[in-house]
Parts: sequence; C-alpha cells; structure tokens
Amino acid sequence: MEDEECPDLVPIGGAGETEPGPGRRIPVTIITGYLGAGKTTLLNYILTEQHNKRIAVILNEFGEGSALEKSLAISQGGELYEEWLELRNGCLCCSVKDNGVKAIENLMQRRGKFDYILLETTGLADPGILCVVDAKHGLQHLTEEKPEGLVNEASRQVALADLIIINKTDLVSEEELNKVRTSVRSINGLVKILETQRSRVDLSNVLDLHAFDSLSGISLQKKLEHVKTTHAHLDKAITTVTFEVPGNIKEENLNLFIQNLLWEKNVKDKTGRTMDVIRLKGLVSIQGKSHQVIVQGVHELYDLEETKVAWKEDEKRTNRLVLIGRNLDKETIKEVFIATVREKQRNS
Ligand SMILES: Nc1nc2c(ncn2[C@@H]2O[C@H](COP(=O)(O)OP(=O)(O)OP(=O)(O)O)[C@@H](O)[C@H]2O)c(=O)[nH]1
Ligand SMILES: [Zn+2]
Repeated sequence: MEDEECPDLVPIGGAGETEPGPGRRIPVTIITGYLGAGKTTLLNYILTEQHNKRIAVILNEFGEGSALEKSLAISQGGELYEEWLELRNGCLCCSVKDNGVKAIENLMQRRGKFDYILLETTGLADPGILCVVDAKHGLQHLTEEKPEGLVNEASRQVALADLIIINKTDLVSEEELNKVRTSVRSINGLVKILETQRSRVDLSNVLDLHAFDSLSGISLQKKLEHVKTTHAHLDKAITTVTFEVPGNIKEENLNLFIQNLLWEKNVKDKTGRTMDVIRLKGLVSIQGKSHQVIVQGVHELYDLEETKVAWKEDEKRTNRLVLIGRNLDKETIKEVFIATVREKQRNS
C-alpha cells in the first residue's frame, strides 16, 4: 500500500471545518460496538429522523454474511445513501487507508458532498469514536476474560470512544444499568455517556462529536495511529457461518431450531462442543406469509419480524442465515436446521 495514494481522513473539528463552500471538510463519525449492540438501529434512526442534513453511511461487511447484511440494510433503511466497504479482517485501521477512503470518495463522486459521514464497523473492530454498548449483555462483554495475548475488544472499544451510547435500557433494571455505567466509567473516565432505547439519541450529540474530541484532546487521526501500534486482531475463536436452505419453513419449526441453539444450547459441533451463538441474523420464508421475515438474535434474545418486502411470484423462496459465535461448524448447523424443519413437518 503506497502511502501517498491514500488521502487522510479529516479529523473531527479540524481546521477549515466551518469554512463554507466546496472546500469545507466533512466530519466522519465511526460507530463501533459489540455484536448486536444496536449500531444499525442507530444508523437507521439517524437516517430516518428529520434533520435536513446530507449524511453518508458506510456499512461494513462481516465475513461471509455480506449478501444478507446488505439486503437487511436496504429493507430497513428507506432512502439510504449506501456504499459498501469491506474491512479487511474486520479491522478498521488496516483498511480505512485504502478502501475506506476510496469508498468515501466514490460516494462523493456519485452523490456530491455530504454534511456528515457515518461509518459502521464490525462488532469486533479495533478503534472507536462512538461506541454502542448493550445494556443487557455489555457487562458480560466488558468483563470477559480473554486467552493470553488476546485483547478484550469490547473494552478496547469503550476505551477509545468519545461518546458511549448505552442502548437497550428497556431490558435491564436500574441496578443493572448502574453496573454497566460504572463499568464503562471505570474503563473510560472521560467519555460522555448517553442512555437509549432503540438507539434513539439526540442527533446533535452524534453528529457533533468534535465537542467531545476536544475533551479527550486527541484527534481521530491520532487515535487511528495510536491503535495501529497496539494492534490486536479479531478474537480468533469467534467465527461467522452462513448457510442457505431453499423452500418454505414453518414458524414453529424455526422457533424450535432457534431455541435449541440459543436457549437449550443442545446443538454441538463435530467434536461435541456446544455451539455458542452470540449473534444471529436471517432472512427466511415462512409458510403462509407473503413477505420476507427477518430473524434477529443477540445472545439468548431473538425476534422475528415481517418485512415490507414481498416474495415475488417467480422468485425462489429461500432461507438464509448468518451465525456469529464460537464452535460453529457450517455443515452440522445446516444439517440440524434441515432436520428440525423436516422432522416437525412429518409429525404435524
Ligand atoms: N429490547 C431492545 N432491543 C433493541 C434495542 N436496540 C436494538 N435492539 C435490537 O437488537 C438487535 C440488534 O440490533 P442491531 O442494530 O442490528 O445491532 P448491531 O450492533 O448493528 O449488530 P451487528 O452489526 O451484528 O454487530 C435487533 O433485533 C434490534 O431490534 C433496544 O433499545 N431494546
Ligand atoms: Zn449492524
């Protein structure tokens, strides 16, 4: 990678930011947070709120799940400006200098200038400016012990953030919320903390991060440089598997499959280890439903939601699932899925 070919990202609140005209610099906000914390919910909220700002969003692709991620983003997003940015190894600081900047440039060439740019990184990426923390599972992620040599990504994200959004406050008691808040505070004593449901945050807080930047006294560029030197890649034990099974499935069978996986935890890999699913996403075809259904799971919580996208008449109905977690093996999980669906169909 040639350094001179890579334009630098503009530090938030950098000189010239308030200058009018085409030379005005555009703030870039990077959104981090552990798997399923609510980053996409936040982006969708920001993009659908009335704010009279032109905002570009750059989403990352995670592992094999890119096709599905993309379709999910489109079906939820309404009118988004989108550019797809593949983060190599899901690591922002490795990728942002080459294809990251390129993605932003491509976007501006096609769409003109934006007022703000938001960048979503994978749940396991390194650096952070705005970090979404899951009120229900955040404490578990922050305190998880890592094997020798591996960094706890969740606490690294919190440590680097200028703004923390503790999301899903509806799922916890005031006491649990206090614990998460205290834990975040102990990792990052300077960071501004906001608490939300469905990531519904006052936009001025999110789009105007340089206010906090001055607090921490360190620019985005410096942060990226800093993080690059103390580098650790994705937690190797966590992997992504994707599979597709054509046809219609019954809702009760799908529930059974998911509950075995997330609640009963009785699905094992070939060596007998329990498959531990942190994140589950899917686009499925439920018998008797004309519209595509989205499956969303975060640890033991999941829900099914009918989308506005109808299956077309000549379209092949199919089920696509993405699982992120430990001890996942694709063949086995696919077999279990098919078996669960078939088994119950014979019985009922
Ligand atoms: N109960 C509750 N659920 C929420 C809240 N915010 C988001 N969710 C749900 O949490 C799930 C994950 O949300 P996403 O926005 O996709 O999370 P993400 O951080 O983008 O996930 P990854 O990109 O996979 O890391 C979805 O099912 C959301 O509907 C909240 O405040 N309360
Ligand atoms: Zn997301």
